[in-house]
Amino acid sequence: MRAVHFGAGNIGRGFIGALLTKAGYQTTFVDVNDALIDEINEQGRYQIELAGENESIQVSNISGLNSAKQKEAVVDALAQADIITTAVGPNILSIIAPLLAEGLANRSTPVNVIACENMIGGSEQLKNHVLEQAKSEQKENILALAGFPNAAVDRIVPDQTHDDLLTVKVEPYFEWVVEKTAIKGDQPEVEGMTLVDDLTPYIERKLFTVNTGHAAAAYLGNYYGHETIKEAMEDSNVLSKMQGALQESGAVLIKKYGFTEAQHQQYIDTIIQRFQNPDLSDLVTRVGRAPIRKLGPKDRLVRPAVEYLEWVKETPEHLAEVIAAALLYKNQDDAEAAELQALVEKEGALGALQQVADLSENHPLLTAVDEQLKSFA
Ligand SMILES: NC(=O)c1ccc[n+]([C@@H]2O[C@H](COP(=O)([O-])OP(=O)(O)OC[C@H]3O[C@@H](n4cnc5c(N)ncnc54)[C@H](O)[C@@H]3O)[C@@H](O)[C@H]2O)c1
Ligand SMILES: O=P(O)(O)OC[C@@H](O)[C@@H](O)[C@H](O)[C@H](O)CO
Repeated sequence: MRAVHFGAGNIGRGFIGALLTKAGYQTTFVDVNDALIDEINEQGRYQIELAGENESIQVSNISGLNSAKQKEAVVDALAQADIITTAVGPNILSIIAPLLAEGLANRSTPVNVIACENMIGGSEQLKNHVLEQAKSEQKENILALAGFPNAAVDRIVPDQTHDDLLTVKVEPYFEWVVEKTAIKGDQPEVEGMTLVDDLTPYIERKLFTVNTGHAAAAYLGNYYGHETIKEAMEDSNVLSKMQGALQESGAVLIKKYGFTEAQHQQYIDTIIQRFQNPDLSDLVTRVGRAPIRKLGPKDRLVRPAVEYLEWVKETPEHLAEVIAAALLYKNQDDAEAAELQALVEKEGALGALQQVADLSENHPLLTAVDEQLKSFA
């Protein structure tokens, strides 16, 4: 069995690649990072360390291709793959789409393409990019043979600091949930992948709890001078503000999906313990990366805040505070953070938020964020 996985980065090596290999796939990593691809081909294996546990996992049966330099080989690999996965970041999906279109157009058997990105409807969005960029004669085959099941992916994999390029340290916890109804052909059998009929409660619970909490820890942590998520969690002020944001996003999730309060609180408590893992050093700059994406209308801050106004009919003060902290986030090494600050300079913080979050001019969330911005001043 063959797998093609786009993105040999943290989650690609630290999670998806490992599960695919364990399930018996020969995994081809596709990336644009030459050094990573060369090392994968040279070593043919790598090691995963489990944070806080004296255990490591060997991943072998792997190879690598550079998608910028070995397009034909990537297209061939896609045409022959039994499963295709991605973990490249939401903004890269449109970039890998033409290669996918070509590879999928050359197939004669069904295959599933699973985008393992932190976003709602990631595989569906990838499918749209593929169809938009496919030649007209390619579309029929793609539509007939390629399934694009959406997925929720959860495992904290920080940026790596080992001497060798491939070793990756991850938290022991993981969850990979995939939408069963969108699968074409045989269901993939991957231990650790859970197939469900309706992905929505899973992806919303994950994105609006794990990632909402993480973003709160990153932006508030950064504002109060912390470098890592663990440090931010040791600051009782940041911790209690984050808990407030999670109570707000949780109130919406409970109303929408019928989780009990006790169940949801247990989910939140587990996540906070994961953030506090003493053996995991995760920088606020990684977790806060790409703040324009994170302030998007369907993402982890604005969507639960807007839904709190709609479902609970109260002001989401804590989520608004995190949004305000995100608007104040400065990091010249992060292209989106620099772009956001340039927009804030030009339009003001609320004007910038209105644009990136696609809010109407008089949206009550703008007033709530304005109040919080004043408290930061
Ligand atoms: N790290 C985590 O804790 C975590 C957990 C769950 C989900 N995710 C999601 O996984 C995705 C990847 O995150 P990450 O943390 O692994 O990031 P990362 O930066 O470590 O990895 C991304 C990889 O994609 C590669 N890439 C960039 N452009 C490419 C292209 N055109 N073709 C092929 N490869 C390309 C990069 O070179 C890099 O190796 C994101 O959507 C993220 O939200 C991350
Ligand atoms: O990957 P992002 O930029 O969407 O979000 C940063 C982190 O919150 C994220 O990578 C988490 O570590 C991950 O989602 C945990 O499952």
